Amino acid sequence: MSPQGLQLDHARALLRQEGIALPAAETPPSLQELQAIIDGLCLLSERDPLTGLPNRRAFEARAQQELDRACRTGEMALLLVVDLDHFKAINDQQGHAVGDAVLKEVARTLQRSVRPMDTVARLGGEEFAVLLPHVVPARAGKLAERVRLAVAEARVPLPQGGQLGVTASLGGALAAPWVRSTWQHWLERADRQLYAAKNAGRNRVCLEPVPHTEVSAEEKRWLLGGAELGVDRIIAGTAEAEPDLT
Ligand SMILES: Nc1nc2c(ncn2[C@@H]2O[C@H](COP(=O)(O)OP(=O)(O)OP(=O)(O)O)[C@@H](O)[C@H]2O)c(=O)[nH]1
Repeated sequence: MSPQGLQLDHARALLRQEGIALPAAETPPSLQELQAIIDGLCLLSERDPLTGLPNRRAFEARAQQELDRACRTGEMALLLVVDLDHFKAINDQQGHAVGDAVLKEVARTLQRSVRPMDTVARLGGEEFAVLLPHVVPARAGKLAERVRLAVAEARVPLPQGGQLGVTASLGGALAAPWVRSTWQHWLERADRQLYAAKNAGRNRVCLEPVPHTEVSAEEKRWLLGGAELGVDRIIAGTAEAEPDLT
């Protein structure tokens, strides 16, 4: 069999193992099957294998989208970085399998504690990110606190009986409206708050103060790329009270 044929078999086996359905294999492969294999591999490249959450690569793309939206629409978005406390001790005392079970339970808990429109991702190790679009700044603290509490209340059954709990420290930063920025900078800002939360004793939330942005109507038009249809409506809309989606 050619090297390409071997690669194809490898891809088929990998996707089946991950529960991704494929059309029947044919020789040579049909276009439909090749498309399904490409789609499946793209999906896997953005997924964390342990928790099933979007991985860091997927997070980076989502975070940049949210930043661009905040810049274009003036709508704020919140980024929370969630890092488990003393996770090494769980691995050391309970074993790696229990550590993995904790990571899976935290992933489920984070997803349950936010809205369906929000994105929960695993950045790596025991660090997660939560991206919350359309957040009213006054509510950011309450939202982050809800996430922290949900993690602190989660329990993982132990093989020898009993249950294990875990806490997390959270750092957060809002995407400033009408400001062009990068996901790297946003993550750095949230990370700085995470370190502050760790240094302050863990199991707590630290949020960056709300960015204050003065942008003239002319600058907003420029950011929106000129006199687009509906620009005045969008700008006028931001002056009104935002709906409570939390
Ligand atoms: N079980 C398991 N452990 C992991 C995984 N990825 C990373 N780890 C472990 O996570 C631990 C992280 O340890 P540290 O970076 O010292 O962080 P910590 O113990 O949580 O300490 P603080 O963050 O300072 O509270 C290390 O022991 C890693 O081996 C994983 O996928 N599964």
